[in-house]
Amino acid sequence: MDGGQKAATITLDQVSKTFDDGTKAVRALDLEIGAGELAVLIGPSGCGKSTVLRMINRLIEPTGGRLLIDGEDVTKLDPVQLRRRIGYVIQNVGLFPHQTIRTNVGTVPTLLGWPKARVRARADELLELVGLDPSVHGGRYPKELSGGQRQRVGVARALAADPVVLLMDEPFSAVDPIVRARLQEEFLRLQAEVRKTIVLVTHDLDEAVRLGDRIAVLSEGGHLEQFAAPAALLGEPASDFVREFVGTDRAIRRLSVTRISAEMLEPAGAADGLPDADIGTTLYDALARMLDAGTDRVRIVSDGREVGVLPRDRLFS
Ligand SMILES: Nc1ncnc2c1ncn2[C@@H]1O[C@H](COP(=O)(O)OP(=O)(O)OP(=O)(O)O)[C@@H](O)[C@H]1O
Repeated sequence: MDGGQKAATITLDQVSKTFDDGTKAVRALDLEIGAGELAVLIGPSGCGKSTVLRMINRLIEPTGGRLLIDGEDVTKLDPVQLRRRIGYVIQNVGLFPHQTIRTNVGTVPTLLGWPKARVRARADELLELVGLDPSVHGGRYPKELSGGQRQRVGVARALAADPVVLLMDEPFSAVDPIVRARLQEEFLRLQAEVRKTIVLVTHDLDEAVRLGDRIAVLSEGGHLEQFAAPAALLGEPASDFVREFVGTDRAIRRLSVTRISAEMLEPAGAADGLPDADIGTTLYDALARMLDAGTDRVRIVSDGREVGVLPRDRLFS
């Protein structure tokens, strides 16, 4: 976990948590998250998602197993130092109300002893990155911002000291659906730029499918049912639990995360008059083209060249 590093791997090896009252929140969980990967934890209420997240930065101490960041056992590190290297974003952010936005964003760099001018420059850079104008918002107080803006400040603050890992517990759930969709979109753009290793807890399957490189579905006791890319999770649920959890509209959801690829196609043949879709766009796009044109096939093109035909029945197979 060196300072200049961009992202780290996270390994949970048989990690368990039994609380003092005997509640077994997490039992022997194995999970391996790659550097720069955005992993989503999802599952029914009480299945142990937040407990898993908080064990990674030791807000909760595991009672069994090993938890490694870039191969280093976090239980052997000083918890305060550890938390300064790990960004943490929660619902409703928890900004300090009597400090300006700029000071809030600079919290961890200040704690790390950065010179004032560098903290300020970094805070402004981060505010820009999350789409807030530092000259407008930097000097304001949290109550002078909208809920969505505060949430962005929370993300900026978590990224300020260039953490190797970012933990997010329901980061977008306190804002209305429209703001939420915009924040999710901006967040994907941000992640493409910063490429942190992110573990994000959500209740919202659409959010999981939209944001996750992989999604871990947990059942009670932190039991890992499946850890897979969205299209794989929706296309091939590994258990009845997952099938039920992802629900009846999984076929539709799957369309929007599955890209048209060469092996889905039939030879072009008589493709005249069919609508076009580009290879690499989603099955959902192909369905939209079929519905628009009133056909049951689309002509698939790559760099303007026809590469085959996608029939409607391939959408759901
Ligand atoms: N401090 C605690 N002492 C005892 N039990 C706890 C404690 N914190 C959490 N639990 C229990 O551990 C289990 C897992 O809780 P956790 O908050 O991790 O679930 P979650 O999946 O994040 O739930 P939600 O989706 O409702 O936020 C639950 O049964 C919860 O009641």
